[in-house]
Amino acid sequence: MIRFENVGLRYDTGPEVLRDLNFQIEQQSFQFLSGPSGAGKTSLMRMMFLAVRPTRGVVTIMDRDVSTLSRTELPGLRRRIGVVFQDFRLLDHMSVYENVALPLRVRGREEASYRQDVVDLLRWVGLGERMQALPMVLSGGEKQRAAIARALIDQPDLLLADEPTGNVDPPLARRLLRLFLELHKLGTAVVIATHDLSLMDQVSARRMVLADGRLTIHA
Ligand SMILES: Nc1ncnc2c1ncn2[C@@H]1O[C@H](COP(=O)(O)OP(=O)(O)OP(=O)(O)O)[C@@H](O)[C@H]1O
Repeated sequence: MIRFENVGLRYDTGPEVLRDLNFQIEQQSFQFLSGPSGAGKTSLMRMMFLAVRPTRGVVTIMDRDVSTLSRTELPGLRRRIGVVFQDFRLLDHMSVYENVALPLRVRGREEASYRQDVVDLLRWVGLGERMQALPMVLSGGEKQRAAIARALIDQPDLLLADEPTGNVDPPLARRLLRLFLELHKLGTAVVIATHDLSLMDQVSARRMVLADGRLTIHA
């Protein structure tokens, strides 16, 4: 699904923030990505989402070498990837329901065919009462759950979640972890970047650990 070969990344003329990355993310796999603040987790997630390109090495995503992708091919590939960003990126002028339904609407689906799915997912993440709210009136944890629901609604082939439980209490974090595991069982490859050791301890999953720009993998 994803392959990194001798990948390095630097921003502008700065030092390499990621070095010599060699790993694969298999289809239908589940893994955590951890490491101290500033180690490069977000940068690595952004490379996997094709938001930044490597400055050296080869990144292959869904059998495509990203250096050969054209601008027109990018949206199609990205549509297969669900992303939860640290800053949520909800659209301010749309309700929670509309934000979550957006990936389906963009694909041209009729609302009648997905309305109940969106409502069910929002209830599952505890936003059943907040469906018509605009993002600006939501708490940080509510925004985070809305962003997670939006990333999950279209059952992506790959889910990339950056600190998805950073703004919620431990019981809700466990519930969200269960949701990621359910998605994984349905066939999605899941990568969760987190600092949260107690979250990682709940699942015996592969751990990718970044330190000083280098990656170590614990299977
Ligand atoms: N757009 C950018 N331009 C220049 N440097 C950047 C940029 N984004 C990140 N960096 C640098 O790259 C390094 C890794 O940052 P990154 O945000 O990937 O780390 P992180 O592990 O996700 O940190 P945190 O856990 O605090 O979110 C840091 O030294 C950071 O200053």
